[in-house]
This record gives sequence, C-alpha cells and structure tokens, in this order.
Amino acid sequence: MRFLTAKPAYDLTYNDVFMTPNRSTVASRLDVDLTSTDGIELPLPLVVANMTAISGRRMAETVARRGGLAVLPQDIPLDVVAESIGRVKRAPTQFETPVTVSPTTPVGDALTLMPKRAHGVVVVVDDSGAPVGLMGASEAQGVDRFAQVHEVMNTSLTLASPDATPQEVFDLLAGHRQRLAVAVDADGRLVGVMTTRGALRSAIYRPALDAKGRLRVAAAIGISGDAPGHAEALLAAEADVLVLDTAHGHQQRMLDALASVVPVRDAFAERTGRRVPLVAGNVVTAEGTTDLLEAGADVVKVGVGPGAMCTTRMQTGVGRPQFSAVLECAAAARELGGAVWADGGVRHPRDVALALAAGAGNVMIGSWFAGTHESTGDLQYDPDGRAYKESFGMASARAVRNRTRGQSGFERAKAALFEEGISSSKMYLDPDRPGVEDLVDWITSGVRSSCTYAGARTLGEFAERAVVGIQSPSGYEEGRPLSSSWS
Ligand SMILES: NC(=O)C1=CN([C@@H]2O[C@H](COP(=O)(O)OP(=O)(O)OC[C@H]3O[C@@H](n4cnc5c(N)ncnc54)[C@H](OP(=O)(O)O)[C@@H]3O)[C@@H](O)[C@H]2O)C=CC1
Ligand SMILES: Nc1nc2c(ncn2[C@@H]2O[C@H](COP(=O)(O)O)[C@@H](O)[C@H]2O)c(=O)[nH]1
Repeated sequence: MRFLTAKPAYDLTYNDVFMTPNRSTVASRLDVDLTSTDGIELPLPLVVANMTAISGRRMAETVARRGGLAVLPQDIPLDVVAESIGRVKRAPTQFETPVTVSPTTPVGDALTLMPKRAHGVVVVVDDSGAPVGLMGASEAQGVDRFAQVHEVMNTSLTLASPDATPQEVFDLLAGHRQRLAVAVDADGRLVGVMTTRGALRSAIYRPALDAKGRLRVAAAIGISGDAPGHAEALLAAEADVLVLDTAHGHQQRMLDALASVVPVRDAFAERTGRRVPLVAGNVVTAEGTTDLLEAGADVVKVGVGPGAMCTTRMQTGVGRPQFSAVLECAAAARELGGAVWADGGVRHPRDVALALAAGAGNVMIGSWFAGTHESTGDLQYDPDGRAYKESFGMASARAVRNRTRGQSGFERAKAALFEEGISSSKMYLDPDRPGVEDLVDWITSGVRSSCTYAGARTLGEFAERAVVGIQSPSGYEEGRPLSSSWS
C-alpha cells in the first residue's frame, strides 16, 4: 500500500482514509481470489470475534460455510466449547442445519425457535429423524399457540440428494415453485436444507474446510487461567485455530502463556500431524507484534479500543486509531514472516477493504454481527416493534461477573471495578440484511469491488497496489448515501 500524498505525522482511523482507483486488467469482480493472506488460508478473510453474545456454533457453521471462521469465546465452559466444535464438525458443508421440532411440538414453541435461522422455517422430523413437514410464519398465522405443529405444517416437501449441486437444487426449487429444499440421506433422514439464495451462495463461496473436509472453527483461550490445559483440551476437541486473547497483549503474562502453549501445540502436531495456528493479541505497536511473534504466535491480533462495545480509550486514554495500528503492525509482522488480524471497529464493508489494504491477513468483526439471526442471543423487539439482539463487551461488568463465577464474592466485586466495556447494548437487525450471510454478501461484494478498483486479483496484490489518501470529516460525509433529499 502507498499513500497518495505524504504519510501524515498523525495516526488514522478507517474514516480518515479513502482509496483511489488504479489502472486495472481485472475484468470481473468474480475474478478476485479472497483467500486470506495470514497463512491460515480461509477462502474469505473474515473472522467472527470471540464475544459471548455473538459467536456460538450457529454463527460458526454459517460463517464457515461461506469461507470465514468464528472464534468461540474463552468464557464458555470447556465441555460446552468441545460440544459446539463437535456440532460444527458434524454440520453439512453445503446444506444449512435447520431448527428441528417433533410433530407434537406446540406451535408457540416452534415460533420461538424460528428466528434462530435466517431462512425462517422449522423442519418437523419424526422419531427416526425423517422430515415430515415444514412450518413457517405463514403456516402459523392465526393458529392457536397450543396447537401442535403436525396440525399446521406444510407436508409438501421438495426433497434433494445431499450430493446435489447448488445449480441442481436451484433448478429443483424453481421447478417446484418452492423456496426451500430438504436434503435427506439414503435412509430418508434429514441432512439439511437449502434456499434458492443458499444455492446461489454455495455456487459463489467456498466453505472453510479442515483436512477431513469438515467446517473449520476456532476457540479462544484467556491468559489468567490454565492456558496450556485449555489448549490441550481444545486441540483434543479439534479446534482448527487457537486464539490467546487479552486486552493488553503486550504483557509478560501473555508472553508466558504463549511460552506454555507453544510446546503443547507442537507436541500435538508431532502426535497427529495437525499443526494448529496460534493467534495472540491484542497489540497496536510494531514492538508488541514482534514480541508476540518471537514468543511463538503465528498471527498477532491488532486493535486496542476500536471495538463498538469498548470503553478502554475513554477510560484509559490508551489505544490507537485502527488503520494506522494495522498498517504498522502488519509491516512489522511481514518482517518476521508473520501476519496480523485487524480486530474491531469495522462498521461498513469499506472498513474491511481498508484493513486488508493496510495489510491485515484477516479482519475480525464482533458487534456488527451481533444484530443477526445467527448471533447467540434471543431475538427481542423494542416498543416500536424493531427486532434487536442484546450484546455486551467481553470486559464489561457483565462479562467479568460471568468469567469470575468460580471466585469469592469479594474477588468478583474487586474484578468488576475494572470493567472496560458496555454491559448492555441493543444491536438492531437490519431489515434488509437480517442474517449474517446477508452481511457477508455485502462485505464480500464490496471487497471484491475494491480489489478490482485497485487492479488486484488476490489480497496479497491488493495490499501491494492499494493507494490510500487522507480525507477530512466532510470528505467522509460526502461519501455517505442519503435516504431522502437534502433540501
Ligand atoms: N481489544 C481491546 O481493546 C480490548 C479487548 N478486550 C477483550 O475483553 C476480553 C477480556 O480481556 P481482559 O480484560 O484482558 O481479561 P482477562 O481475563 O484476559 O485478564 C487479563 C489479565 O491481564 C491483567 N492485566 C494487566 N493489565 C491489564 C489491562 N490494562 N487490562 C486488562 N487486564 C490487564 C489482568 O490482571 P488484573 O485484573 O489483576 O489487572 C488479568 O490478569 C478479551 O476478549 C479481550 O480481547 C478487553 C479490553 C480491551
Ligand atoms: N475494550 C473492550 N474491547 C472489547 C470488549 N469486548 C470486545 N472487545 C474488542 O472488540 C472487538 C470487536 O470489535 P467490534 O467493533 O467488531 O465489536 C473484539 O474482538 C475485542 O477485541 C470490551 O468489553 N471492551
């Protein structure tokens, strides 16, 4: 990346910068290869942040199916994380995992489960696991909530082979004038579902798969507990990436945690032939990046204070504008053959593109994905009927209470004094993009387009060719679309 004019003497946020187009020979946005450049080689350079209100197995499998990666949070009990990893590994890689209910489930209960999937239906299965009907909002309309789903379900199913190509599923659905196909195995048991939109997505995206062809998923480890013990358990549970995560990553405790986890990871690789990348953070300086890489991290997570749930900068004055932090840390990482993830502060597709232009190997997103069907929270409605999910920061009093639940009341109260995040925030679902895949589509099309403007076929080329200028707040404002006229 180069600056259009002289590099300023002050640090820059994503809003402070823009990119100019280059002469390009890339004819189509679909010619751009978005494989991540951090050595982890995700088909899509997007990582879901390890935040309890956001990243669970539903988010993990949905994002991995489109080529990204979710990090399961460190505050979840290890057996629950292992179970979630197992569910992701068992999930179909092309078809979606639907919510299932039995024929005798009350309609009211099925309706509560329905918003947990963007496709908006529940699949009714019998005792053998065979699908016998579908229920969406239209089937339930005007029906007594205590009626049973078998009384209202639609029994006309469009069945597909689990090996059907996306195009075959698309054509099948068009032929039946239906929007959801149900895949069953040779014994008639449910495998998954696919919508027409899902079929299109499956044709465009590649899933993030492990060596055995299963979806990939990452897990986080804190530095306060038994880091090597957690690493051992998560490796045994088949996590694909381990993320050592703390607010102040450039501290001795993190270096010690890395020193204790690296041999565990290496011994596991020796035994199994599976070397799991270690990500560590967060830092915002070249020195921090170098120290973590030299301590054994493969990738360093960059970002102090840009997060939407973050109060660190206001409380401490510590942090760094994120574009400059990523730019400097990515350059330092390259010197050592390492890479960085840009973590936090992403609110628009342009921010993802700018982080990649600055040299990030992957871009981590938390709060933006909180307001989606796939985040872990339950869907709620405000007094105006707008749908939202509740989110909270991982250093908020709420998260700290949760993390310290094994400690004495006194210790917990003491820890809660150091909160550096928001305990409750309403993250509204965008009515036009209520599912995480809708946001992924939006981000991906934006980033593909950024690459063609820069004349780049890969993200490596993008980071080399991007030309970045500095803009005033009115320059940024000029680029914002208007939803109504200005006079
Ligand atoms: N990217 C960011 O800007 C931030 C991210 N977070 C996220 O919140 C989650 C919880 O992280 P964290 O609060 O570190 O909790 P952890 O449970 O990981 O504990 C952090 C450890 O580091 C010690 N420590 C020393 N200095 C600091 C400091 N300035 N801030 C925090 N801890 C410090 C703490 O000791 P003691 O408690 O005795 O001081 C504690 O032992 C993580 O997911 C992290 O990524 C949190 C804040 C900022
Ligand atoms: N200072 C705090 N930072 C936090 C907290 N919880 C999470 N985070 C960081 O934010 C990113 C995600 O950023 P977003 O803008 O996409 O939401 C996450 O990965 C953490 O690094 C917190 O309570 N305080």
